[in-house]
Amino acid sequence: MEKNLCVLLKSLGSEETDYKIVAEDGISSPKNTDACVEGLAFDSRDVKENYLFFALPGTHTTGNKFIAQAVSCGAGAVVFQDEITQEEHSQIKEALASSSKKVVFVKVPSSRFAMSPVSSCFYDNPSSKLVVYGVTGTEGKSSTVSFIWQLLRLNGIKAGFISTVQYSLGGDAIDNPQHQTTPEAPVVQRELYEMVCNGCTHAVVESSSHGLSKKLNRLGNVLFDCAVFMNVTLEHLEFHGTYEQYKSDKANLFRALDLHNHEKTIAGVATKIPAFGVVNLEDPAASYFASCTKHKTIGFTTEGKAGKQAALGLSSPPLPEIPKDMPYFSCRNIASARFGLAFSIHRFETHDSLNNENSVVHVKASVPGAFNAYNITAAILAVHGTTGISIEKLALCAQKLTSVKGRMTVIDEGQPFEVIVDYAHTPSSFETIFPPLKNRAMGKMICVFGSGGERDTTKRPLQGEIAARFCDIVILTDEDPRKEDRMTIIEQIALGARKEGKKDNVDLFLVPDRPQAIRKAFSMAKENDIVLLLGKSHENSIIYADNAIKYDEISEAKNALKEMGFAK
Ligand SMILES: CC(=O)N[C@H]1[C@@H](OP(=O)(O)OP(=O)(O)OC[C@H]2O[C@@H](n3ccc(=O)[nH]c3=O)[C@H](O)[C@@H]2O)O[C@H](CO)[C@@H](O)[C@@H]1O[C@H](C)C(=O)N[C@@H](C)C(=O)N[C@H](CCC(=O)O)C(=O)O
Ligand SMILES: Nc1ncnc2c1ncn2[C@@H]1O[C@H](COP(=O)(O)OP(=O)(O)OP(=O)(O)O)[C@@H](O)[C@H]1O
Repeated sequence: MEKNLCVLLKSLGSEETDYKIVAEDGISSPKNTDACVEGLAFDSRDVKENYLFFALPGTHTTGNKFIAQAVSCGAGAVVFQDEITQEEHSQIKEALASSSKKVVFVKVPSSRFAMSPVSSCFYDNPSSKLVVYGVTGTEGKSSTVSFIWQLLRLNGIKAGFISTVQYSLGGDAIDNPQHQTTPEAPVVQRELYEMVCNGCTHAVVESSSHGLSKKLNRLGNVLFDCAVFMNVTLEHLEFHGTYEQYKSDKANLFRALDLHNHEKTIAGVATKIPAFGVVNLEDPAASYFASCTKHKTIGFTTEGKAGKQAALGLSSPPLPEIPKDMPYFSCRNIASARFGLAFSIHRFETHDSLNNENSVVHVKASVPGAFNAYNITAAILAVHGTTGISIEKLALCAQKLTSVKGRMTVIDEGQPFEVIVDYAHTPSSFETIFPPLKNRAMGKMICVFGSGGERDTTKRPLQGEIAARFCDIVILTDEDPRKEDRMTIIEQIALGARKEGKKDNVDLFLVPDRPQAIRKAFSMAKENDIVLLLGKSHENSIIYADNAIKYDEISEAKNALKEMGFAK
């Protein structure tokens, strides 16, 4: 694949992306203004001959320091922001001198922002050839993305998806070795392009708040047709600054519906795609999200039965009012068990006429976790609205859905207590998963978890508090300390647990080494107890200051059970 640089730069234009071609010092007039671009890279270590290198500002360093390395590796063009320092300039000059190549330098106000339109153009705007779903929310994105993709495939539609745990470019799902939910724009656009090349007509994109923020602009040039909003709670404030900004960044997904006319070429055929939003009406931000698009929005609710409302019981605030004239679907009679879930979906045309319920559909799925009532319903509504496949048929297909790895995954090696691995790592997901388990627990609940370093610190005591309220024994351990002190993180969580009455070395244990923490939990578990291992789930490492150690929670739990003599 190759593109002329001038063609790519035409995709830039607005104030935010105004560009200037300069010489290698970042100031003088250039000798060269065009190049043939054969690939894109935002890390100098990935640059190959005739690549366009985006030098990005980062949290640890800046890409400008690696322009010289990119040039040495064959970059034909560089997009950068900010001043080039004296030191960087001399290194670039040296790299240019030792290569015969002419390199074009393009200065932009934000290299991250520019990366999105340029990448989309490089890959021939692949999202204009796909029906594109975006799923956003603090929790439930990966599960809902997976369920939409599975429902499409179960109905013979060729689809791909991009998500934290796995991805697909049209074939079976493949493990995503990165922990990243929404990759950088060149990766998103390349994967969409490959889906088109592989014959896909539909694509499902997990849309993190980082991905949707204008600061990072990873999804800026994806033409979304269906926007799904799951929920918005406290997370990633270290990046977004305020809750309002976090919410607004997520809502860019709904704003994106109004940025194009949804006339696409799908499998070579000009097609007008129905555009709409799907919102979780139990979240107070639902009407805000709906107001961010002029397109129709459909709501869903469990009437407080599957989420954190259930945790709060009588002290729970009233559910938000359902916006007038919004058609919505209500999940009722939710029954969740160790290995599955059943509920019924009731359809209402408007909020104020409970008599206009005009159909009831029953759903049975072998995915555990009451919270999956939200995720399955959202997926059914998204697929129904874009394909016209009936809700009844989609509800039947739900029987064949499988969970994302590490979402309420049951580990049964014949031990007398229950072991569940789940990805809950926020206060609200704790409030969501604990109550249904507490309701059915016949013994004690023991939980093992930590909190990520260099990420939101405000959530730590809240996690401790909620866990201590629902669990009999709390064991705190490492998640990804990164460059933070592991014990400081654990102590911050412990503050919340102690506030709820937990006592050190009685029912609160601080065991930083995660494999040891798991063994501690298992050693205390008796018949009918439930042990919950939270927050690591599908991840394949624990990140420390200087290294990442390989780690797999499910294998670790199985090994620990084997040591106790349990194996199947
Ligand atoms: C904390 C954060 O935002 N990190 C992102 C950032 O990395 P960084 O700031 O550490 O980069 P840096 O080390 O300072 O380097 C600056 C630049 O120099 C480049 N570089 C560096 C070294 C070198 O030799 N050559 C070179 O070119 C780097 O590629 C980078 O572009 O820039 C990288 C791209 O260049 C991103 O991939 C990376 O995302 C990492 C993987 C990440 O985990 N981000 C998190 C915060 C994230 O995006 N999370 C969201 C939400 C998840 C959720 O749903 O909860 C997500 O969508 O995943
Ligand atoms: N609809 C939901 N509402 C509340 N909590 C949920 C919901 N769905 C899943 N969860 C909880 O969140 C965890 C992560 O689920 P999932 O991976 O689907 O969400 P996510 O938004 O993709 O998270 P991340 O981006 O952090 O991977 C689950 O293990 C469960 O504890």
